Amino acid sequence: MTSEPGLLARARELRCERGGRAVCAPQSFSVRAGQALWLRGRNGSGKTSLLRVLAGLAAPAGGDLWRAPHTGILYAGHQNAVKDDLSLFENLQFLAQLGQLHAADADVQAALRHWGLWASRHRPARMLSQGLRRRLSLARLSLADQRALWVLDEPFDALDDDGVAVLVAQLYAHHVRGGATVLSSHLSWPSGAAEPDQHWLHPPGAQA
Ligand SMILES: Nc1ncnc2c1ncn2[C@@H]1O[C@H](COP(=O)(O)OP(=O)(O)OP(=O)(O)O)[C@@H](O)[C@H]1O
Repeated sequence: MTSEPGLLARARELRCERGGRAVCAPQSFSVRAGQALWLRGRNGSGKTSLLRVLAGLAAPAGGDLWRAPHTGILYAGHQNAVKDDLSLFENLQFLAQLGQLHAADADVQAALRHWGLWASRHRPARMLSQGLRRRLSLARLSLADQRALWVLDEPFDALDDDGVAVLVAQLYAHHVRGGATVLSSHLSWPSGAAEPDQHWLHPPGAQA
């Protein structure tokens, strides 16, 4: 237990396994209000596994993970979770329900506008490009002000420059109001955006 002001999560020697096998060395890091933490590492180094544990979607294999009581978490995985047969509007409603984000129709409309998807709102999602699918999946961030901790797996994937700018602005606003983000990305950090703290994942047995 800890009562350090602004601390949202702390991992100590946290261990992640897939298929009964350790995916990375034990991890220790903290997440504070206003912070962005960028998980870095090679393909297969365990970023997705660690993000899922941090979000509470998988159990740690050992070590200690503390989260501040009542910290709301929003997890957006690498897969977009977009349903081809639903319209964009219906998809975002669905994603909001899935994440228990309690969004009114007006909020969903505003989110679609914010992410440049309004003109296509009645179209089935099957007609979307990869980048537009990514935007639709990320539009739920606009509905998640109340979730203090955002856990995002490769959120920049497939976004164009305009989409990257929308996401960077969304992250900035989240951090200014006291939220925090833990994310993975294989891409260079967008130029002009404040670079986040970095945490590198190393193979099991390696020196951190
Ligand atoms: N369902 C699974 N069962 C067993 N092993 C898995 C499973 N999913 C992933 N793994 C393995 O766990 C390790 C970590 O995978 P993970 O997806 O967490 O890495 P990552 O750093 O996110 O990779 P990438 O950069 O390629 O997205 C890899 O060796 C991967 O092959």
